Order: sequence, then C-alpha cells, then structure tokens
Amino acid sequence: ERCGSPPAPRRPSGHLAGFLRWHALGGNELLRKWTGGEHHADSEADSSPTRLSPLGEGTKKLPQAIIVGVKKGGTRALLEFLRVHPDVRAAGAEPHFFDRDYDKGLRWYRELMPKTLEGQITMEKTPSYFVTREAPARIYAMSRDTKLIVVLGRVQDFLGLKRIITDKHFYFNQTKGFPCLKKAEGSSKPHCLGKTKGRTHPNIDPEVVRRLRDFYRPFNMKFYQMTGRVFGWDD
Ligand SMILES: Nc1ncnc2c1ncn2[C@@H]1O[C@H](COP(=O)(O)OS(=O)(=O)O)[C@@H](OP(=O)(O)O)[C@H]1O
Repeated sequence: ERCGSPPAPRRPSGHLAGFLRWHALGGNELLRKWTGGEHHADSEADSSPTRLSPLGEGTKKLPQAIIVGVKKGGTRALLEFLRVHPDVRAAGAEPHFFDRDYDKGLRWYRELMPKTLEGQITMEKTPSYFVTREAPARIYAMSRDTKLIVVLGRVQDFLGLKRIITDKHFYFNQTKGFPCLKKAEGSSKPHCLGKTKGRTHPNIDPEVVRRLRDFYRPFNMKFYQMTGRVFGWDD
C-alpha cells in the first residue's frame, strides 16, 4: 500500500479519475503484464469509514465496478470523490479479496460491501489487483460484466452515472496542497484525504528523473496507441 512500485514520474497537479474497461480473459496487453504481488494491511480505513445506505436499508451486493489501480495513482481520491454521488456506495477499506483473501470466498467478500438500494453501484478499490497475476481471471470468474477502473481520465460516463460531481464539490486546500471535498458524503463538513495521502516529496535528482522518463517513454507510447489518447506523461 505504501510503497507503490516501480516509481513513476509524477504529474505536478492533482490526478483526474479515469478508466479503462479491461476484458479479463481477453487480449488486453496490460492485463497480461499483471505480475504477482502480495499485499498487507490496509490502513487507509481511518480516512474512509464504511458508509451505509440511508437507514441501513438495502442489500449487500458484489461490486459492479472495481478500481484496480494503479498504486499511488490517486485511487483513494477517486473513490472518496466518486462516493459523493448518490448512486455510488463503496467499501471503506481496501478488501484485498482478489489478491490476498480469495480463499475466503465470494460470500465473505460480499459481506465487506455496504448495503445498496436498487440502481446504486457497489464499488471497492484495491490497487494491488493491478499487480496480481491471478486477479483478472478471478474477477472475470465473479462476473464478466465487472467494470475495471484505472486512474487516468473521466469516470462518471463510464459508470453510466449522471455527471453530478463537478468542481463545485471541491475547494483547493492550501495546507494539504490538494483539492478536498466541501462536504463529505453524509456530512456537512469539508473532507480532505488522510495524512498518508498528499505527502511532501523529496527533490529528485534531475538525472534520475531523466532516466525514469527515458525508461517509461516506450511504455507510455504503447499505452497512448492502445487508448488512442496522448496523456503527455513524457514532458
Ligand atoms: N485530492 C487528493 N488528496 C490527497 N492526495 C491526492 C489527491 N489527489 C491525488 N492524490 C494523490 O494520491 C496519492 C495516493 O494514491 P493512492 O490513493 O492510489 O495510494 S495507494 O496506492 O492506495 O496507497 C498521493 O500520493 P502521495 O502524495 O505520495 O501520498 C497523492 O499524490
């Protein structure tokens, strides 16, 4: 959770949420690159309590959409900001089902989900799924319709949600150095992500930055080709 790998050059401003629909057993090259990886202890839960539907009504369902990565890509920010939407309900902590606790079974996994009413989307985020070789096939075995999200661009359309969450929901918090919510879900108070998010970073030797950019350039180019979009990560 805390040590995303490998280190990638950072974008200077806040990450926007985005998506890719991954066909778990299809030919998607990214999926084939998922490598093995163990993961322990999700300690983000303090900043993201599990929230229930109003009056605790509804039923627990397996997620229809999962944020699978990437680590340190702003996955927590995406989930916290997305759950402001009345049609989105999300597990608070990272379930780590498809990488760590798969043996516990789908019933166990479903219990971790919040209750939802008809029409609401159940979501979770566990970015280590992206680096877990078995995760794509396991998710596919649960449901071939699960939407898989990687933080990149816009996400509300992908999930079939009305575009309700806009910049009006946010303010820029100078101390934090990031956008924060004016009101968290089910609360009237402003909400920034916890201390483990938006940390200050050391200055990196320009030579190291250059080498990292050189290393990632061919992968970025391939990715731009795949998605038909230029993300400008090479500047
Ligand atoms: N609005 C907002 N507030 C706080 N932090 C934000 C925000 N948007 C993006 N980020 C960036 O998210 C980085 C953490 O990403 P993840 O949540 O995916 O991390 S993790 O892999 O689950 O540990 C985190 O990285 P660090 O700065 O290294 O902590 C932030 O740069």
